[in-house]
Amino acid sequence: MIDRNIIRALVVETPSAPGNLGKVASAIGLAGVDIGDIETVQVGPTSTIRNITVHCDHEEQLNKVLDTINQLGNGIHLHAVSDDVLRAHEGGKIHMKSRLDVRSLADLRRVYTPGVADVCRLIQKEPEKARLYTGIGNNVAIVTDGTAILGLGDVGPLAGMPVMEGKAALFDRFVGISGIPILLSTKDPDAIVQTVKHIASGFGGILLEDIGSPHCFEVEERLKKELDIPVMHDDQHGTAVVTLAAVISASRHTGVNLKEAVVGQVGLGAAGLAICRMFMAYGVRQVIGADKSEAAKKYLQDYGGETIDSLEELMERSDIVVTTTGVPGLIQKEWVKKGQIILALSNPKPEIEAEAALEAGAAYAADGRSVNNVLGFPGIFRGALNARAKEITHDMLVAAAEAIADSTKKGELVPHPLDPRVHSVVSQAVEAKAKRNL
Ligand SMILES: NC(=O)C1=CN([C@@H]2O[C@H](COP(=O)(O)OP(=O)(O)OC[C@H]3O[C@@H](n4cnc5c(N)ncnc54)[C@H](O)[C@@H]3O)[C@@H](O)[C@H]2O)C=CC1
Ligand SMILES: CC(=O)C(=O)O
Ligand SMILES: [Mg+2]
Repeated sequence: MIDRNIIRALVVETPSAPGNLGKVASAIGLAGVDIGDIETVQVGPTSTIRNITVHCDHEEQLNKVLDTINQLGNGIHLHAVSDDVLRAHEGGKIHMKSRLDVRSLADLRRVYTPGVADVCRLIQKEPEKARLYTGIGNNVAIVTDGTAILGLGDVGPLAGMPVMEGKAALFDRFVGISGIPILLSTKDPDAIVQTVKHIASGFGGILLEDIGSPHCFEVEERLKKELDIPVMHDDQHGTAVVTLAAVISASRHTGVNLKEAVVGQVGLGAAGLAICRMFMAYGVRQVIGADKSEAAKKYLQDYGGETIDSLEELMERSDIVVTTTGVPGLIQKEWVKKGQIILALSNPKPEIEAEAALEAGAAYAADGRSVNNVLGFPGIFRGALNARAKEITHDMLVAAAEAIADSTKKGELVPHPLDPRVHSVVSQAVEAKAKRNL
C-alpha cells in the first residue's frame, strides 16, 4: 500500500432537508478521511447537489468512503468522483502573457519591428538599460535537474515540471515575479553550471530547485561565485529560513533557549545541512544528526555537529527535532518526548504526522505543508531584485527568518502562506538588509 495524499471531489446529491449533509460528513469522517471545501452546486426544492472535497491517505480509504456514501440510501446519491488535482494541472499551471495589447498596426510597429530595433541598439550601447526596457529584472529562472523532486527522489526533470510550475505560480501570485521553469537533462555539476551561466543574461535571479545533494552544494557555490545576480538553492536556504523562523517562534512560546537547546536532525541532505548551518550561525551550539549516508554525516561533523545512528536515541536527547529525509512515517510516536518541538518537513508526507506527535506529548509539531519554503523564497527574491542585489547573503536570509517569526500569530509557529502580509514583510526586510550591504 502506497501512502500518499489523494484528493478527490465527490459530487453528492442529498434531500434538501436538515441533517442529510451531516450524514454524508459523518460517513466521510468515520472512514478517517478529511473534508476540504464544500461547494453547493445546485439547490432544488427536493434535493441539493454539492461538490465535497475529500483528502485520503490511500486508495483503500477512498474506496471505503465511496462505499459508505453509496450505502447511505434515503435519497443520498454519489453522482461522480473527480480528481481535482489532475484537473487543475490540465494544460499546465502557468502561461506567459503580453503586458501590452497588440491590436493596431501602430501597436505592432511599437511592440515589434521596426520600433523594437531602436531598443536593441540602445541596449547594445548601454547594457544596463536592459533592466529598464525588458522584463529581465523581474524574471527568475527556476532550475532543476530533477534529482530530488520533493521527497520523491530522482524522478527526472520532466516529472519535476509540475513542481517548477507550482513555484512559478507562487512567485507570480505572492510577489509578481515571472518564474520560468528550466528543466536540465543532465546531473553533471559542470554541465549544470555551464548551462545556467549561458542562459543567465535573460534573468534577474536564479532559483535552484529540487537539485539533490551533495552535487547541489557545488552547483550553488560555483554559480554564486560566477554570476552577478542572486542565486539561491531553495531547498537549502528557503527551507532553512522558514525552519529558523518556526524555531524562533517555538522558543518564544515555550521559553526554550535556542543556544542551550539540543537540535536533533534526521536527514542531512540539501535541506537538512542548510538548516544545520543556519541554526549554528544563529547560535545553536548542539546539533546531533542522523543520515543513512556516511558522506552526509561527514558534512555534519565538519560543521561541528555530532552524528548518531540510533533514531530513538536522537529523539531521546533532542529538545527540537527537524526531519528532512523524504521518508514518510520514519519517526515512531513512541519516541516522542514530552515538551519536544517537532518539525517533520518532508513532502508530500512527513516523517511523523503533527497530530500524532502532539498526541504523544510534543509541545509543538508541524509538517512540511505549513513549515514550507513558500514562506521564504518569494519575498527573498522580491527583496533581492528590488535592491538590485548581486547575491543573497546570510544576513539577508536571517532578516527573512526574523521577519517571518515576527509576523507569526501567538501560539503558531509560522504565518499562513496565503497571508499576503508575510511575503511583503519578508521582501521589505531582505531589501533593506541588501541595501545596507551595497
Ligand atoms: N518543507 C519544506 O519547505 C521543504 C521540505 N523538503 C523535504 O525534505 C526532504 C529532503 O529534501 P532534500 O534535502 O532536498 O533531499 P536530499 O536528497 O538532498 O536529502 C535527503 C537526505 O535524507 C537522507 N535519508 C533518506 N532516507 C533516510 C533514512 N531512512 N534515514 C536517514 N536519512 C535518510 C538521504 O541520505 C539524504 O541525505 C524531501 O521530502 C523534501 O520534500 C525539502 C525542502 C523544503
Ligand atoms: C517545498 C519544497 O521545496 C520541497 O518539498 O522540495
Ligand atoms: Mg523543493
